[in-house]
Amino acid sequence: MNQKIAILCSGGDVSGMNPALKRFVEYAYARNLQPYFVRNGYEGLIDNHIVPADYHDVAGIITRGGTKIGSARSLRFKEASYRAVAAENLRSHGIDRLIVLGGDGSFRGMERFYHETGIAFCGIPSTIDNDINGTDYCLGVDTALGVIKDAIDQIRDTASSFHRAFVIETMGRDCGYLTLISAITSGAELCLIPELPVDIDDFKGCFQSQIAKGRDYFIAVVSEALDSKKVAEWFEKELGFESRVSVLGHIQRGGNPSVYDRLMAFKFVTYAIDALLEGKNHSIICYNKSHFNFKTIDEVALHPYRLDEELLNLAREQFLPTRCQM
Ligand SMILES: Nc1ncnc2c1ncn2[C@@H]1O[C@H](COP(=O)(O)OP(=O)(O)OP(=O)(O)O)[C@@H](O)[C@H]1O
Ligand SMILES: O=P(O)(O)OC[C@H]1O[C@](O)(CO)[C@@H](O)[C@@H]1O
Repeated sequence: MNQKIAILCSGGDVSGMNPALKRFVEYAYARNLQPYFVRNGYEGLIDNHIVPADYHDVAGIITRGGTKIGSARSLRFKEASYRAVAAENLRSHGIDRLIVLGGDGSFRGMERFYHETGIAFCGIPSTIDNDINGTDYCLGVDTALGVIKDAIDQIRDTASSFHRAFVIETMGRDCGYLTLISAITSGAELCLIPELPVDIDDFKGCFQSQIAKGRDYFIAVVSEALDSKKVAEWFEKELGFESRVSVLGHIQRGGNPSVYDRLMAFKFVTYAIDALLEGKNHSIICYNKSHFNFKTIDEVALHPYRLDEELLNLAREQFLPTRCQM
């Protein structure tokens, strides 16, 4: 066994990274490769935190969120001189193939690295934001949605008991995916995302009519890109509802990985290793309409992610003020 392969996690961690690490070690050995871990993303590449990995390193981690090998955002990796140090470190271990679990920023960094150094990589889209162009699904999204669902279901208990309006702020940066799916699947009255701009005042008449008919609490799910505090103030001022803002925050990044994320981690890693062994040197493994495929960095990162048009149409159907059920 003289060929070597490494894995690292970069950018925001997701539940699903640990199942991916487990599969990585097991499948690397199955393919007669020596697996290595790089600790703490690109920081670890630069600081030579690169260690051989064994079965016992991944025993029992399939149930855990986060990533056992750490992740990071690295300012230094954006500089060519540090990337040269990183390449030297990998070469000193005899490693010329790398799997990167991360977002589009991480892949763009890797693409530069590949062109400068010839070190091959395969990127596995991993971000709870689900905002990577070219793939329908990113590792960790399913678990994050489950965490949000549980949180909103529990907030509903207190919202209904206290007859309050709850404004629940979800992550996703500028992408409304987590917010929209959560609003639909938790039966929210209001969903505010950047992709579907609305004037909240246009809901006033409809919500007043609902209140007149007996509605005595509200659930609003709002993207972190928007101002959830303002929405809560609107419920107080315009509808006379006592309101609370609940920022779900980083709980959305953690938790026991869902069955779906575990399975997808297994498949992503398997096909990524296969691809590297077949000579695909700088690709991102994507998942579209139930099929895996490999894309270039330009296909993935040149254009911003756009919410699926079908999903947006469903959102328009349910969450535009003109569709509000009196
Ligand atoms: N243009 C670039 N050149 C070199 N390295 C880059 C570049 N863009 C990003 N990186 C590297 O990738 C790391 C991760 O990128 P970023 O912080 O954008 O997260 P991400 O991979 O997009 O994940 P997330 O969606 O979780 O934020 C950066 O900290 C940096 O080290
Ligand atoms: O943990 P950090 O670095 O504050 O980043 C938070 C951001 O990371 C994400 O969790 C994942 O990219 C975003 O949803 C959020 O805006």
